[in-house]
Amino acid sequence: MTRKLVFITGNKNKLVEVQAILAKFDIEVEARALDIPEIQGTTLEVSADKCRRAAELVGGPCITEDTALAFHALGGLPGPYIKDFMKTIGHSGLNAMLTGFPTKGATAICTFAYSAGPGETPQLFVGETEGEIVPVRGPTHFGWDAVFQAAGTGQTFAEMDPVFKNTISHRFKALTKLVDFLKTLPE
Ligand SMILES: O=P(O)(O)OP(=O)(O)OP(=O)(O)OC[C@H]1O[C@@H](n2cnc3c(O)ncnc32)[C@H](O)[C@@H]1O
Ligand SMILES: [Mg+2]
Repeated sequence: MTRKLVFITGNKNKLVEVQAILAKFDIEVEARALDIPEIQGTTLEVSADKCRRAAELVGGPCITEDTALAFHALGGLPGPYIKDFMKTIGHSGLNAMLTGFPTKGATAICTFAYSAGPGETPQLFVGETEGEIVPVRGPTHFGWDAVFQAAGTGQTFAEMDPVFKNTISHRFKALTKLVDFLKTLPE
């Protein structure tokens, strides 16, 4: 039987990837485009709080997702604050931040959160993909895709066939864990 999930996100590019990945697992995604306020804290704290607020707003079960980009040379920053960094300094600024540092290594981290409803503690599912920050290559419509070269591929996420990105991405790895968890719930 097809399972339905309500996904709260303000990001259309995320939604496209999540729908494509979950279709393979026979899960239909119903999107609500709400931009939930995000607290400061670790990626896990930000993710859990976002899902708690989303469940209150929709009044039922839902998933949310938070994406972080952790620069190894900077102890994991910008991490969950990558959206603000993208907005203020952009692709070239992300490269400039690492000037003079011996490593350009970065980890893309995706954290899905599932809440069974208002007041229910969110369950978290984390996926990570290693890579490095490089000068822009490829289309620039999705966040930092064009400056993140995934390890062992020689390509930025933006240069890749989207179907291939969805087999190696931080998002795919986190969703695989979420799907395993959903299988343990009653339909
Ligand atoms: O409503 P939500 O789901 O929170 O959507 P958002 O766009 O606010 O997303 P985040 O708070 O998770 O911030 C993550 C930032 O990283 C970007 N991003 C997320 N996933 C990405 C990916 O796979 N490739 C490139 N950029 C990505 C995204 O555009 C944001 O600028
Ligand atoms: Mg957000």
